[in-house]
Amino acid sequence: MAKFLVQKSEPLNGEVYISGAKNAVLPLMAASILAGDKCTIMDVPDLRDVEVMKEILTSLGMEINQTQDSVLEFDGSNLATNEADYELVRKMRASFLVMGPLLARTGRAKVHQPGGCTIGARPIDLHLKGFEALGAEVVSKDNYVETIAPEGGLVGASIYLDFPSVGATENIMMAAVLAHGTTYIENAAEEPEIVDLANFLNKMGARLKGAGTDTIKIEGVEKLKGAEHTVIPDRIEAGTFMLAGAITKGEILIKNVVPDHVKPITAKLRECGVMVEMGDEGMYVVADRNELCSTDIKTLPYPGFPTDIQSPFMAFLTTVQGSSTVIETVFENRFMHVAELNRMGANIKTEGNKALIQGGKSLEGAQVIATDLRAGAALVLAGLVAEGTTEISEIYHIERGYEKFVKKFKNLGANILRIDD
Ligand SMILES: CC(=O)N[C@H]1[C@@H](OP(=O)(O)OP(=O)(O)OC[C@H]2O[C@@H](n3ccc(=O)[nH]c3=O)[C@H](O)[C@@H]2O)O[C@H](CO)[C@@H](O)[C@@H]1O
Ligand SMILES: C=C(OP(=O)(O)O)C(=O)O
Repeated sequence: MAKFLVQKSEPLNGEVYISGAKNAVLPLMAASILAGDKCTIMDVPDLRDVEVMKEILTSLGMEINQTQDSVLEFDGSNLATNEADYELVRKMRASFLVMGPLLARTGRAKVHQPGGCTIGARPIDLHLKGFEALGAEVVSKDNYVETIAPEGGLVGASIYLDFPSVGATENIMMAAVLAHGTTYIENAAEEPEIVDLANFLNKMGARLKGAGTDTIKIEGVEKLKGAEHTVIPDRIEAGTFMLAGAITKGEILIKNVVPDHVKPITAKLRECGVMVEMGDEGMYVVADRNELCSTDIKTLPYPGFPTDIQSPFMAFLTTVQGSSTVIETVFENRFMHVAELNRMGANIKTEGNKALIQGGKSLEGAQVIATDLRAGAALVLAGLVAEGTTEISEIYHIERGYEKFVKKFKNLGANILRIDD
C-alpha cells in the first residue's frame, strides 16, 4: 500500500493552479447520459473518482475519448443498458448520480445502493422521494434500487427537500429535465456545483432557473443535445492550499479560484490573522506577518462553511494560539481525523458533534491513517509543521479527490514523498 512521508517544511512559497472540481465533474459526467449525441467536458481533473465514473459510463455503453489533456468527449448515442454494475457502484458514492439521467432517458434504471462511508450513513431517501414525486415507481431490494417511470414518462412536481442535499438536488434536476411539465425543487442545495450542473444542462437544451438559490424551477423538454462545458475550479482544493499557506506561515498565489466560492474559508482565515487578497493573477494567501489566533467554525450547507474543509481547518487551528470550537452539522461522523491529530500531539476533545481545540501545540510526526479524503489532507497539512516525519497510510482516499497532489505541494517547497510499500 502506498504511503506519504511528510517532513517539517519551510513556509510554503510559490503558486499553485487549481484543477477542475471533483464534485462538479462527477455530476456533469453523469449528465452526459442525457444527450443523444456528443458532449465535451474541459478541465476534467485526473482523479480516481473520475476514472470510476468513466468505467461506469463505459459499462452503460457510452463511448469516452480523451481528445486533449483534461478534455473528455462523451458519446451516449449507443447507450446499451440502464443497469449500473455493482462492483463499480460500490467503489464510489457519487456513482448513484447516474440514476436520475438513466431514468429520464430510458424510463427505467437499476443501480446498486451506494452504501455509507466513514463520514456517515449517507442515506439516499431524499433522492428516492424526488423520483417518486416525479411519478416513478421505486423498488429497493437486495441492495439495489430500481426506478421505473410511468407509461407516459415522468411528470413535473413540487418537491421539498427535508435537507438541502447536494446529491439529491443533482439527481432530481437530471431526472426532471425530460419530465412532462414543470418541477420545483424547494430547499434545494445552493452549492456552486449545482449551478455548474444547471449551466451544463441548459447548454444541452434544458430549461432550469434558480440554481444557486433555494428554489430551482425546471421546465421539462422533449430531448437534450450535446454541449461543451468547462468544469468550475475546485473550491475545496483551493481551500486546502489556502490552509497550506496559513499553517506553514507561507506566501502562496492561488490561480484559477473563484473568490465567492471560497468566501467562508477566506472570512475565517482573516479572522485568524491570515492575509487573503485577490490580485490580477489570482488569490494571495500570506501568513508570515501576524501572530495567528483561534476562531470558531460551524459547518453548514453552502454558502455556509464547507464540511469538506472542516478537517484541514482543524489541523490549522491546532497550531494557532488560543482555543477554538468546531461544530460539524452536515455529517454525523466526520471527526475521524481527531484521533490521528491527537497522536501527533494536538489537544482536541470531542463531545458529540463539537470539537474543542486547545491551540498552540507543537506537533510531532507519527504514523497516522487517512481515514477519508479530507482527513488525509488534514494530516498532510499537520505533517508540514510537525517535528520529524509523518507517515500517512491509506492515501488512496486522498488520491480520489486531489489531482497531482504531491507535485503541487512539492512545487511550493513542501517536503512530501509518495512511497510504495
Ligand atoms: C460528490 C459530491 O458532490 N460530494 C459532496 C456532496 O456529497 P453528498 O451529495 O453525498 O452530500 P449531501 O448534501 O447529499 O449530504 C448531506 C447530508 O444529507 C444527508 N442525506 C443526503 C441525501 C439523502 O437522501 N438523505 C440524507 O439524509 C447525508 O447523510 C448528509 O448527512 O455534498 C457534501 C456536502 O456538502 C460534500 O461533503 C461532498 O463532498
Ligand atoms: C465527502 C467527499 O466526497 P464524496 O461525497 O465523494 O465522498 C469529499 O469530497 O470530501
